[in-house]
Amino acid sequence: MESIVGDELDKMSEVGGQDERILVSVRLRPLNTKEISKNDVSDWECINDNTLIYRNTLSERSMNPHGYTFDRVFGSDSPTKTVYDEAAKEVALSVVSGINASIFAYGQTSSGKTFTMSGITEYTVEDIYDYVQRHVERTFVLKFSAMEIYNEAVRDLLSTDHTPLRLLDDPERGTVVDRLTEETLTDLNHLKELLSFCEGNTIESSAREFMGKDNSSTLAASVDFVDLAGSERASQALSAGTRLKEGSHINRSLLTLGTVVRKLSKGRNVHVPYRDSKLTRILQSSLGGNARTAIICTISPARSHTEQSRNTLLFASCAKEVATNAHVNVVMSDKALVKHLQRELARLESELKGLGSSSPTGDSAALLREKDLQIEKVEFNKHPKLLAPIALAVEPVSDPHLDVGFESTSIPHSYNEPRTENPEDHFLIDGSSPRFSTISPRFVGPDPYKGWEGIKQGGEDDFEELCKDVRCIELEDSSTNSIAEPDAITREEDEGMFSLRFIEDGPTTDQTLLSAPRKEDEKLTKRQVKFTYDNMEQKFQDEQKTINCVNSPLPDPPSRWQEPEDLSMSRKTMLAKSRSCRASLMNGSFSPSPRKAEKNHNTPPSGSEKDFSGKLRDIQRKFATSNYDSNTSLLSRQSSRTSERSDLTDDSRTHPVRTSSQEDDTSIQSFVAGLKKRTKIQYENKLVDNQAQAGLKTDGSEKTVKGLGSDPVRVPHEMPSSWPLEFERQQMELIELWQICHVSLVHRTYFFLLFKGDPSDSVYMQVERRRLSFLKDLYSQRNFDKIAVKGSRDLTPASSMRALRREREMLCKQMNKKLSVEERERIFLRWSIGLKSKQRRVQLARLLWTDTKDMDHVIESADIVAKLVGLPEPSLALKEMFTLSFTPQKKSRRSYSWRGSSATAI
Ligand SMILES: Nc1ncnc2c1ncn2[C@@H]1O[C@H](COP(=O)(O)OP(=O)(O)OP(=O)(O)O)[C@@H](O)[C@H]1O
Repeated sequence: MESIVGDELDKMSEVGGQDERILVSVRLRPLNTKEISKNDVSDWECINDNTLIYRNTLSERSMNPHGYTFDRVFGSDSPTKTVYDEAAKEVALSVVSGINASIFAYGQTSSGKTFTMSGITEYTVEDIYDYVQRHVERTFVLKFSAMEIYNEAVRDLLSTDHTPLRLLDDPERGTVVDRLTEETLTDLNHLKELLSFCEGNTIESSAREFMGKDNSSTLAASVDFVDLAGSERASQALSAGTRLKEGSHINRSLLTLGTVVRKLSKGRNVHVPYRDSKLTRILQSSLGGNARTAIICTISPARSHTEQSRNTLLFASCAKEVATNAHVNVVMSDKALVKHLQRELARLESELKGLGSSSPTGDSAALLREKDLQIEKVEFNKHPKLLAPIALAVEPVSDPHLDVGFESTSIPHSYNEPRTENPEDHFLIDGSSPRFSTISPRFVGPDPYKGWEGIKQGGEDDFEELCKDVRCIELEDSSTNSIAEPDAITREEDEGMFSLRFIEDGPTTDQTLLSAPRKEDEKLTKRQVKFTYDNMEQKFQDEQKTINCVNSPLPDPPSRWQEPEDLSMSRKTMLAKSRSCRASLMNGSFSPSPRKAEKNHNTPPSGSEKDFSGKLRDIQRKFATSNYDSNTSLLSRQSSRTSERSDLTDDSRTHPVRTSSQEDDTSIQSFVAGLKKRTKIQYENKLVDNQAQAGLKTDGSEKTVKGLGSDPVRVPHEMPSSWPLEFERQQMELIELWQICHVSLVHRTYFFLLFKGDPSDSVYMQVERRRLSFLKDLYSQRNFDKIAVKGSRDLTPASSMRALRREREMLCKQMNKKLSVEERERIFLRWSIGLKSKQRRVQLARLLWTDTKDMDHVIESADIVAKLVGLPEPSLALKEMFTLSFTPQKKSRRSYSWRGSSATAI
């Protein structure tokens, strides 16, 4: 196969950061034997490279168009290579420059989607392979996956327990999905062969990432190949029972796909119901998000398929109008920062644990003093790692084309809105099915992330890794002056996005962090503890300052059609930071209208956050054994893009860089603030605990203390293979804990709406779970009130319940203000509150968030609470949500937020 030549790819890398349309092509296949045997005739003809006409106009009395123009049309004699070269290559290979790419085929059954996509996938990988070979100084690790969506369930086609679905028993062609699986496997095996240079390459389920690394920067992007399948056979075959259900799912997915494309084609200021089907959730980024997208619509030329073909062409016409906003993913160290903070939290908690398990005198004092010294030595504010984003934001890079990175993502919150029937929706009714497969290469590698406990237990290794990261940042920081030759590589996966990072080898310098505690026997005094805490606080403040620095020096966003020469600058400023669900929650896409929406288990699976570091040889050695959590990463980039997309629907689109950055920084700030708050409170609690309980330790209290340490935040590395399921489980656990701990409804609502299944959510969720578990244990202590009184803290089960009651009263009052009479009545009816019954609002307020087992109830509760309290301006909301900001808070400002919850929950 002919490979891409010379610097063609390099040229291609000079794209991105632009607003562009989906590249839409149409491919006509030849009449097949069946059609010929039935004397079917070909009615479609490509009259030039862009126009397809329907020749048999006489037979149609309708107003159907005679000709269709697309970016490219291919006649039945066009080989797949030509289709690839002219309709997919440029988009697909954007990935080498860190731009996400999606290629997907759309068309009726047997129109040639798989035929086309197989070839395109192969050509793409060959070209990438060629590129990799020409850049031997870089390291690439790729992975493949194949999946399908059927009946709104995402299935890993390659998992060992995969049982091929018997979907469409077709005597002529066999079972469609079986055939697909077989073909997909063949493709994957071939691709794997092509990529055998990559030691340890394994086929893993659900991986969709491709990434690479060059000397000066980190590249992270993915390319997706999506093979949708036609569904008209399904709709014919499925008529009753299970089959009918399958049919309705199919229709739902394809109808939603049609609706999404139609709405996107009409502009960005409309609600796009991505969440109405898994298919559209998964394709969300491909349809108008942070990806360059090419759609190849395949049609049969046969007269007997005219209607299907027209449906396909109508879809293609709409898709043509859809704009995407792919951009180079600039290296972001936010995730590293979060990771670091996470570790820091672990360390602090570990200290707390130490405090809790030791007597309040002697050892504790020594430990505290020792920790103080450690903190002083670490000088957090000068931690070079934390400066990384700044360096990347302001320093030119040696190779702008490869100055790319990953994004922090979240699945956006988006409410389903009742779909209004639109005739145009029906153009998809027989066009495609939700069956869906992807074949995507991505990078794999070992995951040395030690996990929460690992931080404590495997301190040396972990610390070495931290130091490597630090040196790595230093290297990046100094990249403009000299390009150090890396000899090791570290890798991070950010919610399914990966980055490779070269790091220097060498001795660590911050060994003081792990130096043995100095043993001193002093009495623990409040002053000492305060001193210790103040140090910690200072440390957090320093972190906050660093983050603020990241915020500040952003130049104006680049123009959409920036010249390649300017891209280095644009990339520097294109901080493709987290456009999380927070954004969509806080911006216009949030609509707290009641919904009986898809439950959260429909949240697409997302990648897990991983951290990879170590030398290349180590990585390679580990490949064979690395048990990578692939399911979790499948949709991560999709969710990433989902977030991107949601942002694009608001005004931020005109200033995407700045807004994105700000949002992410806000989230990081919030996270830092949250950590600070939690740490402080836990620290204080422990102090109180220690002082009040000296001599009162019971089994229960010991258990509480132990629980802190033995219930570690589960790092993504340890996430189960199916993150969506795990997310759902954790979510239910949190909901339960909220109820047990009498947590503020507003807090529950915010949390519930903000964290929708993105891999990065796991961090927050785990912290939340720990917090609540701690609280639950605390509450369950028999002598709790005594302790609380001694500690002068307004934190008892009773006080939490009181606060919750007050909050319900507040919500009750809000109902008249925030809900119209009609809305109220509608809600009352839905909540089985008689319209003639007394104290309807009180009844409703009392019911909110009470049924922790019923997700519909939870969703509606969240909707109602969100509507009742209104949503403050995003940054404020977030800061308040996590209570702390280092900037003074306006006392006068009324807030129904975390602050309320902190009074009740911690
Ligand atoms: N452009 C083409 N030239 C020659 N043969 C083709 C072409 N396109 C498709 N075919 C043949 O048509 C048949 C159906 O193609 P294919 O399986 O790719 O369709 P499909 O759209 O993927 O169908 P399904 O939706 O059922 O998966 C295959 O035998 C394939 O080899």
